[in-house]
Amino acid sequence: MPQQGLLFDTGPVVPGLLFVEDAIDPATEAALEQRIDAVPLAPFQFGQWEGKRLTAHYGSAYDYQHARPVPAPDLPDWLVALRATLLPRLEREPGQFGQALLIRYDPGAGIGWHRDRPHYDEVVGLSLGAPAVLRLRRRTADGFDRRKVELPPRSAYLLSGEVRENWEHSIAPIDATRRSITFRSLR
Ligand SMILES: O=C(O)CCC(=O)C(=O)O
Ligand SMILES: [Fe+2]
Repeated sequence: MPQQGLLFDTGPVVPGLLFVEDAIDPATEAALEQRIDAVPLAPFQFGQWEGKRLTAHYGSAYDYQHARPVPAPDLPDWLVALRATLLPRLEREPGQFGQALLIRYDPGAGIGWHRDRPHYDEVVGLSLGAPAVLRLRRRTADGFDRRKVELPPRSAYLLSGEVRENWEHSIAPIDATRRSITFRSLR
């Protein structure tokens, strides 16, 4: 049997996953949503394929066509400030997390099964707006081992170690708008 990991109030999860409820307050959440909407977000591009979610990258971006990381604009002050308060809540050093990614998922947008690009190490995500479910899966001899984590608004999660390296994650499309801010450390 695979190891179940610790039992959080969200159910059994995988080693390397940390979860924090109410990582920010509602006023901060509203301000961050406004910040995200003020940025020129662009549909996620994967070669010819255009995703429904809208994104903006800082610190580092990924060129899927040439399969390599490329520089991106510096993190604006408001993201540096958020990183400084959020990362310690997940037991992480803010300065280590050089990439920030803003995403807006309008109704019907989600993110399919994936592992984050290998030149990134750990991932911290902050959920804003509509509640969503972070789905996790790992291939086994006869199918998939699956877990899920509810992401209420203002909750944050860390993907490190086992869940980062050996599991895929995805977020199913929902009928409402959810925004997320993720920070990644660079290997
Ligand atoms: O929106 C999220 O919380 C997750 C985003 C994600 O998995 C990614 O950008 O790699
Ligand atoms: Fe991801």
